[in-house]
Amino acid sequence: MTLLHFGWFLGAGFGVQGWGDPTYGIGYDWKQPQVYQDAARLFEASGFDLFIIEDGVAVPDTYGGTAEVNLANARFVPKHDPLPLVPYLLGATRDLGIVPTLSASFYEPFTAARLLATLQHFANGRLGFNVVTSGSDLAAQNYGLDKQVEHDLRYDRADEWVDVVRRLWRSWDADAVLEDTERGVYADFTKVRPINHDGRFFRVRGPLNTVPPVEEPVMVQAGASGRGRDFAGKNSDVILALASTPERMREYRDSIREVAAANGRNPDAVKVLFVVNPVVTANAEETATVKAARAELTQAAIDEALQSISYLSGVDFKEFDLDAPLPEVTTNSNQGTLDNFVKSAPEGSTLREILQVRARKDGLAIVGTADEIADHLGELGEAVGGDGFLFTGQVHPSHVHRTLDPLVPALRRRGLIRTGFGGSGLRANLLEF
Ligand SMILES: Cc1cc2nc3c(=O)[nH]c(=O)nc-3n(C[C@H](O)[C@H](O)[C@H](O)COP(=O)(O)O)c2cc1C
Repeated sequence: MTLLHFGWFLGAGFGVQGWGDPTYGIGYDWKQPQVYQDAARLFEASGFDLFIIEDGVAVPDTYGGTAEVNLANARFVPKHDPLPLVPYLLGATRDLGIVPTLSASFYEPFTAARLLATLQHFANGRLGFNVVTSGSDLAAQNYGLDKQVEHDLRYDRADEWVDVVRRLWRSWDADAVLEDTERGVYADFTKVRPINHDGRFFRVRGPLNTVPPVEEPVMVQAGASGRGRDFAGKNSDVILALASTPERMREYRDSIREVAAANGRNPDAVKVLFVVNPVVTANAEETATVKAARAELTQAAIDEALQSISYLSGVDFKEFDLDAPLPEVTTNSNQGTLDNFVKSAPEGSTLREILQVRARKDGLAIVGTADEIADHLGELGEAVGGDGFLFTGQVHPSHVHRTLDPLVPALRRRGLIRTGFGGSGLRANLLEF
């Protein structure tokens, strides 16, 4: 079997870890860096390439017009800012790529370029950044807008944002810093130039007021709509992808590679990593029990699923009759995510049927023994022509150990996961195979 890239996508962000698990809060405090540092060490020892930390900037109250379900269950809220966590994670590891999420809609490109440049110096080439456009109106209302900018226009703006950030990183020539103590010249002023950007969305004079890192941070993105795929394939080094069947995975990956090639990029330099949730069991009997429990559509399970899709799509799913065919829904927010949800069941299905199918299939979950899951990932990798996978889930200690302690040895036995790092940073690790 061929090597795949693995990573962890912390979908809960720098937020509550393990709420609802019997081990919640035992030996850790989610508000402190240590639990994430412990997880990062385990990821690195496991042979993971990267650790991506989600972020969002609103208290969701879309579902039923109230934040009750979200606050009672600690879903999407509370959440610390992931950027200050980065140095702690870097300090705890040597090779793992660290990837915080950053909003192109709410960070000025100059602020982002400077922050990421600074962090990349600390990271010695191990930094990535997950660029999001923050589709939620609730987020926009925290930044002076009534509602979020129109979907495709958001991506047009993000395109320009990425261009400006990268041009700022290139506003110092590689040999601009002389540190010539004999002549008393720190930097050659002829090699540090303004970018004088005057675009449709941004005006930025530049140059960057710090030394750019030699290696630009790795860009990660998750666009899934047509416009989102264009943006991701054009700009991104890693794509965070959601797809529930091998056919949809292949179609998605092929389309990203096409966009990359159309933009003069080497498609092999773009790694499409699919998000999966491995649920490791001890044997077939436990697999059956876990699957049955997860397939049960309790009110709590309905609320859990609907609060999530309501927040991510900005559409209040509490307004729909569970037992009537779901009407057509559109969004200005995360179109790919909404599309994935609606298409889980055949057209004309009721909302309850959609939820039932998703509960049975359990979206991203792969339930089985470590050997079964490792076999499945290997086969999926081959079928999709895949680059690798991102495990998702919270990082409270019992969950990460319960998952990785049995699964990583099984992946190793099959030669699917790396057993060491070249030491040249995240981009080099991603390009190694
Ligand atoms: C796996 C995955 C992770 C994402 N992580 C974040 C995130 O951390 N913060 C955020 O605001 N949006 C996040 N998004 C939303 C995407 O960045 C993107 O805006 C969204 O998928 C909408 O794109 P589309 O309309 O092109 O599908 C994520 C999406 C996916 C599929």
